Formats: sequence, structure tokens, C-alpha cells
Amino acid sequence: MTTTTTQLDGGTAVRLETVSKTYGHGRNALLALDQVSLEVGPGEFVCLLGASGCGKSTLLSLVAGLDRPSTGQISTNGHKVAMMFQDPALFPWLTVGANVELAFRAGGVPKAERRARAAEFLELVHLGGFGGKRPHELSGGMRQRVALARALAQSSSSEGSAVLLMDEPFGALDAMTRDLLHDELERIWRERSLSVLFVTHNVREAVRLGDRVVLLSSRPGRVVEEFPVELARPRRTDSAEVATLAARITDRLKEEVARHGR
Ligand SMILES: Nc1ncnc2c1ncn2[C@@H]1O[C@H](COP(=O)(O)OP(=O)(O)OP(=O)(O)O)[C@@H](O)[C@H]1O
Repeated sequence: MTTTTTQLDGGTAVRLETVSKTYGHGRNALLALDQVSLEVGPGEFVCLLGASGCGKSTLLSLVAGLDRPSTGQISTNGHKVAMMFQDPALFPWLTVGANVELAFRAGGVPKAERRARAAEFLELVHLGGFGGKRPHELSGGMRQRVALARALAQSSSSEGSAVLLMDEPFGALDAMTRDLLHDELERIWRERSLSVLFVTHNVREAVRLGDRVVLLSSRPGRVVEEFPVELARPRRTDSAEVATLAARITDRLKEEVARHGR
């Protein structure tokens, strides 16, 4: 079994080389990812699309180091990596500010500095006045902004840009809130030169946000096609250009799903 997470190579923020992942053993073995090779450049925004169960979340968890590949290599080139999920996963008994401050606890940052830095990240997501609230006092979109602030805080570092892994972060939000958060994420991505790997089921969302859209096959997940998105930013999810490319990608996705019968 070859399992390596290297920290040294030039020019990429994330690199997967022929990564496979099998869950279970023997007759219960399930091949979730099959020889996936993929790169995210520094400052690049890559969206990952695929049918349900094709291994998108598995891929993110391997890059985050939450699990190990069965074979292949993953490199994050020394970048700090943070992850954000569909569920904001905030601690309900802590204030919004304290939830963000948690990102600094492991680093031994003194309390006053933790508080000041948490406030900065809340400003960044336009929640400057909300540090003293509890999560239940916020809307779903605001809670996701807190989760974004915490992920950004986790990935913050003085050396170079960070990698942000996002697993359907806006999947549970209404379309209007999602649109607003797309604008905010795009602004923050630019300002902080983040490298983003963003998983979604929503083809238009992928085209709205991505520099590149990577399509995975149905299980086992393999990269079947990559679509560069050469549309000027900022884009609108409801624009004709986004719709046209999204339709092309959807057709390819449907072909892939039909080939696998699910
Ligand atoms: N810890 C695990 N143990 C066993 N099987 C798993 C585990 N995690 C995921 N799987 C299986 O691996 C396959 C890929 O799952 P994964 O959640 O990565 O897919 P996905 O593309 O993110 O799905 P969705 O789009 O529905 O969220 C699925 O068949 C799933 O049942």
C-alpha cells in the first residue's frame, strides 16, 4: 500500500496523483475513488461535480487529511488547509465570536489576540456586529458565513495562501442567499489568494464560481472531463453564458450517469 502526503513540490496548491480509495475489505470492499489525478493551482478555484455517491466528499476528506488514500499520493505543498461543510457545525452554547476563536485555540494564541483576530474574520464576512450573538439568533446564511469565517481563521497563516476545501457549503440555502454568498466568497477568494476545491451538485453554481469544473464519473469516481470556465467575472448564475456552459456540462453528466445506470 502506498500512502503518502508530501509537502514538497512546486507550483501547485493541491496535487492528487493516481489516488484510489477502497472502503472495507474482502467481499465488502467498495472502490470509491479510482486512480484520480487532479491539481489545483495556487489561487485557483476548482469545482468538483459528479453524480451522488461518486466520491466527492471522500476526495475532500483525503485532501484534508481526515482519511488516507489506499494508493496514490496527495500533496498540499505545505499550505494550510481548512474545510467547510454544508452543515455549519457551530457550537450552540458559544457566541459567534467564540466559535470563530476556536480556530486559534490549538495554536496557543493569547486570549486577547484570539478575540481581535476572530473579530477581523467576522468583519471579512460582513458579520462585524454579530460576535456576541448565539448561532440560533442568526439566519442560515449568516451561520454559513460564521462557518466561512472560522474556516478562513483556521487556514490563516503568514506564509502564503491557504487551501479551502468546501463540501456543498451552500447546498441548504435559498437561491437568493446563495447568490449573495457566491459574491462574498469570490471577493474573499480574490483578496486572500485562496486555492479552493469546491464540491457541489449544482452545475450552475460550479460554472458561476469555478476557474475550472472537474467532472467525476459515477462510482468509482474517476475524472472524466475538465471544463475551463473562460467567462469574465463577476458572473451571474442566471446569465445566458453561464446557462450555456452549464447545459453542456449537464449533458455530459447525464451521459455519465446513464452509462452507469444510476
Ligand atoms: N466511511 C465510509 N465507509 C464505507 N463506505 C463509505 C464511507 N464513506 C463513503 N463511503 C462510500 O463511498 C462512496 C462515495 O461516497 P462519498 O460520500 O464520497 O460520495 P459523494 O460523491 O460525496 O456523494 P454525495 O454527492 O451523495 O454527497 C459511497 O458509495 C459511500 O457509500
